[in-house]
Amino acid sequence: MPPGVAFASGHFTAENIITKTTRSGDLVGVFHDEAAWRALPAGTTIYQVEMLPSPDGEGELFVGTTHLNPGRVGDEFYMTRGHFHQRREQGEVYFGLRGSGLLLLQSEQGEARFEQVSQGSVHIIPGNTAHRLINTGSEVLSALAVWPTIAGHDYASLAQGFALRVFLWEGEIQARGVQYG
Ligand SMILES: O=P(O)(O)OC[C@H]1O[C@](O)(CO)[C@@H](O)[C@@H]1O
Ligand SMILES: [Fe+2]
Repeated sequence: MPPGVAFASGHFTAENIITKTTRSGDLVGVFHDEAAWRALPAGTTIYQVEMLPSPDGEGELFVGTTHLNPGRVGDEFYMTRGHFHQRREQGEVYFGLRGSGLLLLQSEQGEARFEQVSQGSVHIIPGNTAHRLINTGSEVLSALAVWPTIAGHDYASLAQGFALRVFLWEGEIQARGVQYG
């Protein structure tokens, strides 16, 4: 039986799934409101990534699902750390499984834009583009991704953060540009 995905839960129906949990304490310097981040127990699960086992090497693909919990740090919605690929030219495809949120995309020149993620949405992340998921809904946001095993992750290039952040302000979802430096 090939692996499957249960649409209701977004979980793989397969054995040998590899799961990586990212907790609040792992996300140092990621959220805007440092005091609110410190107030959150460090063991709070922000997201989990489930991956199918994949062979390594040129031409191979990873398949993984990110399950991003609903919630906020201060006024800012829970989000993944986000990254460029180490191999900058390598792209990725996202597919929305459940919940609702935003995929934040940013070029190397710092131009940022959003795509709405919902059940069934398809997102083509071009090469040279940083990406981060943001859960703006009240349920778990799950999105399946496919990316080359050679892509790797570069987090350091985004140490200053993305150019846009998303907050709940006065009951509305608002994206704000962020001044760095
Ligand atoms: O690596 P981040 O930024 O925590 O994002 C979560 C996951 O998203 C992916 O890009 C898959 O979409 C994985 O490479 C990564 O583990
Ligand atoms: Fe990626």
